[in-house]
Amino acid sequence: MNKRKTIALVAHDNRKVDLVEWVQYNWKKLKGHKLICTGTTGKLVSEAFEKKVKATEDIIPEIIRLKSGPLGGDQQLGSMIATGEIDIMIFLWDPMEPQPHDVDVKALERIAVLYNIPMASNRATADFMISSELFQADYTPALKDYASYINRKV
Ligand SMILES: O=C(CO)COP(=O)(O)O
Repeated sequence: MNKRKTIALVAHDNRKVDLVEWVQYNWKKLKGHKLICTGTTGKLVSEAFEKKVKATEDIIPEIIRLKSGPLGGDQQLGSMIATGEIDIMIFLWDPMEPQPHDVDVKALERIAVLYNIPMASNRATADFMISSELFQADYTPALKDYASYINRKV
């Protein structure tokens, strides 16, 4: 992944305030990257940037909004991870409430682990991640070799 990263930002409803606060706090570090969000999260992230940018006349970063999570947005993100289009994911999921699309949430987390995508599930990890020198550097995550699986006898 390059210095300019493609960063997925996603939050469940009970974690959206946390994510918006985090974006507002870190907007200067985020503004040079490309942001991909699930639908409702993306709306809030865009609004958070608009507020910050209005005060400084800075430019809003590229923010792409996918479908809302329960309507397929998590699956869209998982597909983008599988095709190498996402570098980092901040996914503040809710540990206290079951989601109608729990299977999609699990699938998204699984695919992020499979492709060795740096993934923060809570705000403290997101803080550590954005403070890492790797956040602004070129970095190639090591991928496991699945050749023996792909070429297995079936
Ligand atoms: O449900 C989500 C992640 O699983 C997030 O979706 P929204 O950003 O559309 O609320």
